[in-house]
Amino acid sequence: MKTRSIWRNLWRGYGIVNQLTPAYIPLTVVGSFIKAAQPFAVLFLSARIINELAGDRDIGRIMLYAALAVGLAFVLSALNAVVTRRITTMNSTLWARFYFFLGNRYMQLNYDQIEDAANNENLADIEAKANGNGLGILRLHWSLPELLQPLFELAAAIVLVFGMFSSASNYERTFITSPFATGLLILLVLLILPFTYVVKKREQRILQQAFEINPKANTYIQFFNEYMQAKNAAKDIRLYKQAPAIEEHYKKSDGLAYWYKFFDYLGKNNALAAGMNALLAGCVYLFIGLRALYGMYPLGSVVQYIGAVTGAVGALANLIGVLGNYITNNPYLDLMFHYLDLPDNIRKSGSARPIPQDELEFEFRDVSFKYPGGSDYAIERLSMKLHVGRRLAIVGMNGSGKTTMIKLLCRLYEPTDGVITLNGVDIREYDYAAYMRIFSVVFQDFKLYSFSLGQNVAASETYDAKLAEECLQTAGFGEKLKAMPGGLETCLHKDFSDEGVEISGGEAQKVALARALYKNAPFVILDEPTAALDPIAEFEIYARFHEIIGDKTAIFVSHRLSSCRFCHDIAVFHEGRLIQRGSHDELVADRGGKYAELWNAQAQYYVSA
Ligand SMILES: Nc1ncnc2c1ncn2[C@@H]1O[C@H](COP(=O)(O)OP(=O)(O)OP(=O)(O)O)[C@@H](O)[C@H]1O
Repeated sequence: MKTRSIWRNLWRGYGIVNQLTPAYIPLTVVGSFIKAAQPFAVLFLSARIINELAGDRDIGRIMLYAALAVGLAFVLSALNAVVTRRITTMNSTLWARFYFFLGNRYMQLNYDQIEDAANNENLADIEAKANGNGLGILRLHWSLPELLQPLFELAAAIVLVFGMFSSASNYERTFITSPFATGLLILLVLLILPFTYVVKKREQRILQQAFEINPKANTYIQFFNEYMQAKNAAKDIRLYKQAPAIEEHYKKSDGLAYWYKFFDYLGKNNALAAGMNALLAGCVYLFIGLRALYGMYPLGSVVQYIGAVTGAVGALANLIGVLGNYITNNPYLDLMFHYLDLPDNIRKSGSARPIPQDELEFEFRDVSFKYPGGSDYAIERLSMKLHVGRRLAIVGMNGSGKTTMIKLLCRLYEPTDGVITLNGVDIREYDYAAYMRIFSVVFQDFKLYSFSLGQNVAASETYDAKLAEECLQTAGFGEKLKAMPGGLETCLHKDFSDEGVEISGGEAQKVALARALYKNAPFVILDEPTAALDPIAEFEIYARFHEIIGDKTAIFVSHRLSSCRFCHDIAVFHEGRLIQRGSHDELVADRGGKYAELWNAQAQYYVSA
């Protein structure tokens, strides 16, 4: 995977943060400034009050400083509360926005990229690392105040500490009040800060190691959660008693041992860093205290300098920590940008030629296709024409390439070799969205959503109720529709509505068929459209097939050869090749052919003994 520069990643990453939570960045700048300024402002005014108490004791000035301290604290706290409330509200929907952002991108990917296991693994990794470790874009989000607040604190501390080096009062000249002592203190700070950096670096190495030794730990946890909770796995888990086996796999893959090691180290690290900071703070106290003793600083300034120097050291340590976090996080930004940048290879390849308005004729010309990463051809040297207005049945054994041929026709994949044409022009030349409108397809593994029945049929939020009803009627769902409490408004499943209804596999297939009819595309493709239907429903669909399809062109994939008899044309696939084509009668007559073999194998179950 491409490694990108950290600066470019940060720039792009914060662009996404801004897109996910607009106004978060400016509000965080304001919030961090307030949080940083508040203690330093109070520190400054407290120092003034102490100086007054130890010096002129001017009651007017003391009152003014006290009023300023209280007023500022009040105003800044109020502002901080307003900003924090807005940020907290925004953050409460961050997860939802983040997941929608990832999912939305997934819906835009080319189909070949969806079926590519590597891309799915990457996405699972992005989600797992975000979920388990807060890495990636979310880390940028949460790190912003961690970066900005110490930056502002450092700036404020530098302003407050300024007088420490330019004191003009009368004081005793000793080593401790000399510039050498100041130099020594600065040296000490500079020595301890890299130590913080080294400790942070080591922490990252251990984290990196945990990921390298078991890179998929979090991803596996995510997968297992899905397996354990998948509704369609629940029956098998119970009947095959799979729970202990899943638990065993889970324990082997969760990588918990590495996380124990990491957090153990993190605890020790933090203790060490806190110890070093305490040591440094002690040295600062001693240094400023001794200087005050020799008369170099007034009492109030002692408070101010000690507060400012310790604040600056703390801010620097935090800054180093957060910069370290940005470095650790960079590979996870790479992972995210790799996913976001997956090329739009199919859609951009065409020259956006409009779809012909006259009759459509498709042709496969010597087409071969291998799935990405696969070694065998799923389709091999396929040449065939699809005639307008005809019904073509495609039959063949499992894995013979029937569904793959349809995916190629629908431009879900591009051929490895050869070309598919529409009216003599390579289909890749046509506008992709317009091309997709040519087909109404019911795939074997269609999906209905927990939206209303009408929305499912129309595949849209709004729909033409009359048309939706007609299509459901034609697809054989009429009786069930009448029994539904809210008619077309009834939700499928109960995910979004307690009144939602569960429908059977066969009923779902009818709704999917109605969806294909509602689209009213000129080319209808039905991949095993009646596999889940009862014999009567199946008979009805076939008896009215011509009425259902009308003057459209239809491709019909089925294992039930008896149901192919009404098609004008039958294509027999075997091991990715088209091996026979003709009418039912012609193919049955070819006794040594594959079709006759399949026909006879099926027919014997229907012949009474
Ligand atoms: N996403 C995929 N990645 C890799 N190989 C695949 C993929 N989908 C299908 N194949 C392989 O391609 C070959 C053809 O599969 P295809 O789904 O086209 O067969 P089919 O004739 O529709 O089978 P069935 O009758 O079982 O539905 C099979 O050997 C299958 O293993």
